[in-house]
Amino acid sequence: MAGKELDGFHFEQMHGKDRVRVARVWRARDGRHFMVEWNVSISLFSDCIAAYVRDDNSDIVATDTMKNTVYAKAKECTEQLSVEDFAILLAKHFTSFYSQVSGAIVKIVEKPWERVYIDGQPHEHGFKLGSEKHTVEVFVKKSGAVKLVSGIEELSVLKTTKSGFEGFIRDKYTALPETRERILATEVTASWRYTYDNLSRIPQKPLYFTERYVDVKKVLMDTFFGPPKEGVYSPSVQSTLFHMERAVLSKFPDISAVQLKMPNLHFLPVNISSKDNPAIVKFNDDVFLPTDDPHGSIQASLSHFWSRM
Ligand SMILES: O=c1[nH]c(=O)c2[nH]c(=O)[nH]c2[nH]1
Repeated sequence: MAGKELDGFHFEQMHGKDRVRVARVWRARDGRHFMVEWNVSISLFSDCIAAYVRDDNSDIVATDTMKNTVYAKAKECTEQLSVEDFAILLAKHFTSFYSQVSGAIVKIVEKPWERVYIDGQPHEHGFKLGSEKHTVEVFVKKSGAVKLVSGIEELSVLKTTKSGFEGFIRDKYTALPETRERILATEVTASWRYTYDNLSRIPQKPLYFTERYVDVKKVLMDTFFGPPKEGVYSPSVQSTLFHMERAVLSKFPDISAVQLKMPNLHFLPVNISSKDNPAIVKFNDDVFLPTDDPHGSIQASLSHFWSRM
């Protein structure tokens, strides 16, 4: 946030528009349609202290104008582009168009519309909603300095075996048995920072970041699940999370930091007994009670020494 000394106080401020929803359709010559739906949030850094303290709005970009700009820029994008490129384009616009604006943060969440297949054929203009969401947060300064972070939200994954948890601290409050056989389920929130630190270094290849998103998601999933037949044993959520982060950093030289949040969504063994019947239901790795309240909350970030999230 932009900070300033004011009457002996420290004052920080920023303003923007949150949750501007826009959808863009592109019609290819061969009849196929492409579409995206984006939820855009904008924050501008500008010296508009006068508006706060002197009732002078002359340095304010109206948040309504920011909203209109989203639609105007979407209209101008005549070729399909990645959510990252749209966020960068918007942030670049605000910092270059207005002398008053020194920096802009643009965050976008893309709704996971996917082309439908009917009788095995891709539909020309039919889409259905998928599950996980592609996110981006970009910070652009007037100088051209950039911080670009992409991510995934709500990637729900589960495996029914090859997971355990042993060797943890045992004390008078510990009831959890050690196990080498349990369900591992989580909803992954991932974010990763790209190395590109200036607008001039952003790759110009169309849909570069869309491809990267697909590739990062694949590496995360491949590491979580292991090979299709044998899988891979997970000694803890912590270990699996770390291996996922390591895999992303090793595979992609243009990613300098990665953060993962992986709640441990418990599937509790079901054992039901009564005085007369000690085994109404006896657990044999088959019947579970799924619950997300409460859940374990596990998160970590991994970065090269020269970078931070
Ligand atoms: O993978 C796990 N990590 C934990 O920290 C933890 N704590 C717990 O009760 N179960 C688990 N499982």
